[in-house]
Amino acid sequence: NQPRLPPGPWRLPIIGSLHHLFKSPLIHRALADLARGYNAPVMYLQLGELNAVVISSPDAAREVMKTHDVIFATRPLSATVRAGSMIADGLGIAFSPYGERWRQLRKFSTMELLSTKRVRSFRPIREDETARLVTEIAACLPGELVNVTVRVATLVANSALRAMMGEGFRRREELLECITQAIKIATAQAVQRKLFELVDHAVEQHREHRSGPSAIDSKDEDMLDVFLRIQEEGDLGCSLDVGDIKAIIVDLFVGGSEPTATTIQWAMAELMRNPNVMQRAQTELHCALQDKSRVTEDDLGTTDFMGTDFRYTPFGAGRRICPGLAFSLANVELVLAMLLFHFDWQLPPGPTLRVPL
Ligand code: HEM
Repeated sequence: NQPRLPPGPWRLPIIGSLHHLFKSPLIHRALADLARGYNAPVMYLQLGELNAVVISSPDAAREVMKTHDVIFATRPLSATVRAGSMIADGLGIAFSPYGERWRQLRKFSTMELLSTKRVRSFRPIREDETARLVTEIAACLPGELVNVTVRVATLVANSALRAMMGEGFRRREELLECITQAIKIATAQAVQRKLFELVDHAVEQHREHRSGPSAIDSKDEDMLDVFLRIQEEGDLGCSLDVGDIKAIIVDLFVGGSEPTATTIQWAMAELMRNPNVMQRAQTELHCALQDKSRVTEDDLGTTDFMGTDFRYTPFGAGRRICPGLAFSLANVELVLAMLLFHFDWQLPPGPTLRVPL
């Protein structure tokens, strides 16, 4: 009565296929090599006590993310996520099981927090943060080493923090440090507890501000303001307590900042490794901008990553497709365009490519 499993690499007792994943320092490359080697667009891996199936062809991806989307629409809950959700009293969006509650939270996030209109309202924040980055790099001496990884991660975290909590959050530095830790060591309960305590503090600070004399114009609202307004108005059609708010904010912060920063860092690393491609991109930018001295969002042409072309699904596809697509693209495109428009980049001499991206 053994289940018929898809093909996959040979397995050792207890660890199963885990040892195959260490053949490349980059896990996605190890997975791609294995799938190619076993000619397995649907491949079975045993990761310790977990069973995993890896999908590596556009047709198989369509089966999973479109045809049988509902079956795969609930993410498994690891012990780490379960521990975190106890601290937040809620599962947020990414880990809510597929069902009515997830649908409500998802609708709220796409219509209120991450809608095109809201993303547009954060434009001054993006342009301000990117201009600051350019000024800082311009102040470096010619030929001085610039740590793109760190600078980009800082810019993305600052932009996200300003969009979510506005300008006046008093424990800003503490929160940024805590998010960095949470991304690196998501398993540490103490870090998670601290993160949720800081978000709690931000909620309280926003509540105080909202009960003050000066009304907040809806176009100046940050995401926490939106949460609190909707909670007060009771318009969502479902309950939204502080636990939910904390879980969703942490979801958006931790789940949103890291992939956005990583995308920019990878793009810059690949461009520096391929100077001809970088030069072509720069020429395109200079032609498009001609007499302008700086890039604004109006100057960027858009690409559709909406999850309909299964050869390329950076944001996933189907019901669980990334709701932060517009929010992150706005950052990725502007930062890349500014970095390429204003500066020429090259890798420092010597072995450099083991950068912890
Ligand atoms: C370049 C940056 C980003 C990339 C590449 C990315 C990629 C993804 C992917 C692949 C998924 C899973 C989709 C699926 O299961 O089909 C996802 C889900 C998610 N992303 Fe993103 N993301 C990015 C930025 C963001 C940002 C900025 C936010 C929020 C501000 C965000 C919020 C979320 C959330 C909440 C989910 C879970 C959605 C659900 O389960 O319903 N992401 N993202």
